[in-house]
Amino acid sequence: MILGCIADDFTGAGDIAGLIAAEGMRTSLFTSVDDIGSRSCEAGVVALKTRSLPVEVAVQQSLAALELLLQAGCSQIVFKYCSTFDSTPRGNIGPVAEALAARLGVETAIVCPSFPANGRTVYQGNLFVGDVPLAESGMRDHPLTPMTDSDLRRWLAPQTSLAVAHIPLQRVRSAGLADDLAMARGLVVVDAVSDQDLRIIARAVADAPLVTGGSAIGMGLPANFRARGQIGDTPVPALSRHGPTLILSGSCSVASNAQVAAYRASRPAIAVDVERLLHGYPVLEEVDEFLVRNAADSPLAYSTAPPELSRTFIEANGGNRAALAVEELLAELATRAAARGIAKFVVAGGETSGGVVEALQPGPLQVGRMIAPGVPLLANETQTFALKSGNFGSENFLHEAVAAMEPTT
Ligand SMILES: Nc1ncnc2c1ncn2[C@@H]1O[C@H](COP(=O)(O)OP(=O)(O)O)[C@@H](O)[C@H]1O
Ligand SMILES: O=C(O)[C@@H](O)C(=O)COP(=O)(O)O
Repeated sequence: MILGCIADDFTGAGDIAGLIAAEGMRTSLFTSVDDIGSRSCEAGVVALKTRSLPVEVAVQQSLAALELLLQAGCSQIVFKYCSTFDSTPRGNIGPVAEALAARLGVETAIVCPSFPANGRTVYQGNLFVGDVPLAESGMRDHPLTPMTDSDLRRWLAPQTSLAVAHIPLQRVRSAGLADDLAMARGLVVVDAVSDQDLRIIARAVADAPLVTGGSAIGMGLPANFRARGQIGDTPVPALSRHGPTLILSGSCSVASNAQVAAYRASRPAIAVDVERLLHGYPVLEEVDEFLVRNAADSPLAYSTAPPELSRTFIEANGGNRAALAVEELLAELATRAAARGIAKFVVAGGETSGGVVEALQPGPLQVGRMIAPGVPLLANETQTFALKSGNFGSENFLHEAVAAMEPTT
């Protein structure tokens, strides 16, 4: 293993693993730190669920993953966070990046969440989602990490004791990038609005022990190892299998709302009533009974609600208590379905996917082809997964995912 990635959530781990694998690097996704090194690969991606944990716990888990990746041989580490920079004024992006940098003995690391294929671009230090600044997108109402400032420098500064610097797009596109990086100290927000910009940046950080960013910065890194003759060109495996799928959506993003509505219009779907759940009604049994009855038809269970409604609901119901109750319920539904022999799971939402995968404990996963930008198929010997980041995928994503998991012959 020569490239190690520490992802702060499970969908993000699949996202970067898929992009690296698509560049021909033999890639494994480790769903637990205990699995690191258990499978031979060139790139190893560790899926943590640290995005919304207390800062100290997120730092400690990230450092533990780093030690194991270094022991496995990694010469470059990527800290992968969300392309919408999901964090709060306390963390966890700043503190984790700072701790990893200290352990690796580096004074500088880039900060580059840009993911143009999914409409996330960084310009003048500000993050855009499609054609609106981050703070005007659905992310301003995210249940756990509401993003209310689009200026990454301003959002990051209170999270870290390191200096926060910026390299503008003009420098990325000129010969000045390498010089600017050599001179910079601290966490350096780098503008990028196209894949081409990201590949230039990736080339410039070929020798950096630590890179931080969204998944798309990972796209350009395999070429650096290939140029040094360290890797070959491995095709991605198919990873489809026969049988019905269970779909679980705990994401309240704008995209997931549209996808749930589209799926519900033609396929069996049941909403999780979060209010009843919190008041102790047997919601788990009711939803599970529906899923058993419709198992052959790839049913969907969802708590997905419009972003502003779920945010208001969480605020009125003891903060993360509601979110955690939903995560536990969806994870338990997955566990019960797996026990009945369901082997294919589509999960929408990063925290939600983390809960489901931690409950199913699939061990190391192979990384297959992308169903949509940032969403690859993942599989072990007995189960196949598609873990969808909240805002990814077209309106028909859930139909497409079910179809993509089924072999074509
Ligand atoms: N109806 C709801 N009300 C309140 N919280 C919810 C509701 N549905 C889901 N949640 C919680 O919101 C969070 C969504 O986060 P996540 O799964 O990461 O989705 P995304 O990928 O869109 O960010 C989860 O913790 C989930 O349990
Ligand atoms: O970088 C991204 O946008 C994704 O890989 C990701 O991490 C999204 O997180 P969720 O929206 O919480 O799934």
